[in-house]
Amino acid sequence: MSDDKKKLGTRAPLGVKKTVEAGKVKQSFSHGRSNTVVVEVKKRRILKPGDAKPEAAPKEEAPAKEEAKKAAPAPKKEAAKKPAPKKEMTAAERREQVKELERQAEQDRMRREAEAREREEKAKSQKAQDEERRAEENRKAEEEAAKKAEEDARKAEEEAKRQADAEKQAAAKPAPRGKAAPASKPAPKKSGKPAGRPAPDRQRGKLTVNRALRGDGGGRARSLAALKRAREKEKRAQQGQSGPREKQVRDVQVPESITVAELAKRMGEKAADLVKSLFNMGMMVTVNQNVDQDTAELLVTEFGHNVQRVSDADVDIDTSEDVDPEDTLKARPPVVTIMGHVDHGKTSLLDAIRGADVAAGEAGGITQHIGAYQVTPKKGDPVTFLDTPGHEAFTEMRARGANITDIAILVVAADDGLKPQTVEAINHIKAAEVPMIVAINKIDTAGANAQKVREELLQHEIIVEAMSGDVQDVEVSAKEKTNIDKLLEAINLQAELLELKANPDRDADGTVIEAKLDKGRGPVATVLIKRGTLKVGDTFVAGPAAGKVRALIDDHGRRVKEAGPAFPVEVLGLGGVPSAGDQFTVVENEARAREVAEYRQSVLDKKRTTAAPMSLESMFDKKGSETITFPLIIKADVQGTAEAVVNAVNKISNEDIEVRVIHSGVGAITESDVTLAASSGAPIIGFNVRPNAKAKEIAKRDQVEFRYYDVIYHLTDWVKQAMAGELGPEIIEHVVGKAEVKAVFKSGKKDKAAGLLVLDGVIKKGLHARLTRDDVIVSKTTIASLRRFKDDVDQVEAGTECGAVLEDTNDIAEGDMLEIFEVEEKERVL
Ligand SMILES: Nc1nc2c(ncn2[C@@H]2O[C@H](COP(=O)(O)OP(=O)(O)OP(=O)(O)O)[C@@H](O)[C@H]2O)c(=O)[nH]1
Repeated sequence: MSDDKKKLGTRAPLGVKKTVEAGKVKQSFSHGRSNTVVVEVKKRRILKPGDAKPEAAPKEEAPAKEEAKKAAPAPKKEAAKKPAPKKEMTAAERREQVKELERQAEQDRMRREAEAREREEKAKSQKAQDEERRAEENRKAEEEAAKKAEEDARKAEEEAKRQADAEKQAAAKPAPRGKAAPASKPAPKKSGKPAGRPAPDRQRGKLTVNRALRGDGGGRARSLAALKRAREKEKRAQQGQSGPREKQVRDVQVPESITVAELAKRMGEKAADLVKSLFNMGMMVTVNQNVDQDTAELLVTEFGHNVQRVSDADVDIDTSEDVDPEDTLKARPPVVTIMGHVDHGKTSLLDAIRGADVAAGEAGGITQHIGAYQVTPKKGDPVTFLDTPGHEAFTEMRARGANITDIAILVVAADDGLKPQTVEAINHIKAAEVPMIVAINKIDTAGANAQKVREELLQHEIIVEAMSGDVQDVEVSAKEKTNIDKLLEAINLQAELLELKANPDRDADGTVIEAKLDKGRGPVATVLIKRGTLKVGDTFVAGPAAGKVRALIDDHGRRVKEAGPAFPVEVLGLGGVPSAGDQFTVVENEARAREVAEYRQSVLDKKRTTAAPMSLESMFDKKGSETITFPLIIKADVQGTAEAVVNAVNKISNEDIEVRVIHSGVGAITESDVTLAASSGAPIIGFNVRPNAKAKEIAKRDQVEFRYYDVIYHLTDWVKQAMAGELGPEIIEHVVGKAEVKAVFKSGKKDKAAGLLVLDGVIKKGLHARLTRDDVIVSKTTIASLRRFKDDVDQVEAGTECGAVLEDTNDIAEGDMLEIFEVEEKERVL
């Protein structure tokens, strides 16, 4: 060892290596270079032969090194004392010192990092341990809770069993129950599942609001998503077991009309598949649209099912088959309808009969809806009157009225004679095959000529008694109440001849005369009972509306308990608003009423949707047509009026513009009407109705137009005017001349001019012209300029030649024909 030391000690001054090592300063360049060692050594060697140092420098390397090693503060002092000679050494030392410090700092940093890591790891492991411990505690707690729940469920089950056994042993079904508690006990049932098998860990331990409220600390209700997942899983499992399902062939009942959705349901197929199939057949239908029986049959067979055609009779009520035995029939009052031309005095006559003045309150003097009244004259039996309106727009309603009528009274004003609507009424009466009584009214007037009326009636094959015929005629004055009793006598006589009878002791059926949506009472229908007796509490179906009689109100506004044959009565308790003329039938129960109502509604839906384009072809046809549509929304006070208004406006349509009633209904104009109007740009017509406040507000915002009417021809006049405005003025072309293009010249830089020979009429500058080539219109233009022998002219007569520049047209060829015309704009009248 000592030898070694010696060796080392002796070798030190000669150790070039040492010197080199000492100068091996690892300068930390960013790229990692550290090769400055050699430079240091060289520097020393360069300094040694230099002036400043004693020659012993090479030998003195070791002491110098030692010196450097020994005293770190020394260099500073020395440097202060002898700055020049010490300068180089100090620099080297400083670098080394810096390096050393850096090393130390690096070590420190590494150490600190290591310590931090160690701490972190310790903390982590501690945390993991804690969590593990906590989880373990939780699990234990949950297991205990589950056990408790299981115990509860078992107890509850036992309790239920005990109760069931005690109640009735024999009746109890031995159906296998799961481990869950009976359904009647909700709490145990919920915890039944976890009780049956241990709940998964993740479902435990959480205190949810539900759980807290339920107060069960045990099993937790599964989320909807979890249930869904479980069900799907089960389903998949089942499918996996049974393999691909075999297609089930069904017997599908196909009525005369069915929605695609309903058909799909009956077939057990997807509605979308049916729609696709229909599309392939060229039919554009949605799932909610109806298809007819033939189409439905096609679909059913295409999907491999069996068709069972069902007729309407299977669902709907056919009262005609149900005939009452002769001995059950009892006499009933006649149902009388008064018909005639507008203002001939129908309402006044009815007023005279009833002794009440209704006509005074009528808007515009026109009866707006069918009213029904029963009148018992001083002498004679009761008579039921239907007051049918006289305006032609109500024709349809009148036709319905005539069909339930036993006797028709044709009112003809003695001072006016037969008018178009009188003739129309005659035709309806004849079609309905009801006996007629002619009431020649207004005989009090100066111009009254009853005989003339009788003669005019002859033209329509109506021979009155005064003319030796069999049609009773009575001269009356509704105003003066003259001969009203005679008229009633005539009615009674006619009724006797008819021997009108009905069975009052059965379920009622009848006809809806009028229906409306009453603000306070809901849907209300005026029903004329045909046979049977309608009672409060009866279940019925009226058109597409089912209901139960809540109240019956007679024509004097009195509540009645029942209504017999030929009695008009207002019925409350409908599920919807039926239409005038709809059948009203009492049925055995609500289910039957609903079934019939639904069926009828589907038929109505079908009717409505047939107006929509059903096939691709018709859709394209529709697209191609240039007819302008004039949308309208119609709201009226009563159903019959709404229908009449719709019919009246529909009649205004022509090939250029057609009315499209987007929606029509009964009652005030509502918010939804306005929204519909806004979306379709339709004005809303309120016939005897007004909008509610909300509707008004929205209409103002969306700029929806309201039109209010109480007289139908005012309404139709406006519609005509509005439609004419929509079409714009009528453009009429008057051809004034014809010319042939004989040559084509250049005119100016770009334009062409036509050399024309005027064949017919005249050509005028500024007039419209149509250029045709082989009878095909090439362009519509105007004559921009006319020239004859270099002179500008205003017009050129037939037989002469001229040059013409056509506005915006250079497509001119020899042989083209030019038609010159004047345009007249005329206000359109519909
Ligand atoms: N002088 C006279 N005027 C009558 C008579 N009957 C009705 N009028 C008048 O004729 C006009 C029309 O009478 P209405 O009873 O409203 O006639 P309507 O046929 O019901 O008319 P619409 O309801 O518009 O279809 C009224 O001004 C009546 O006052 C009558 O017997 N004599």
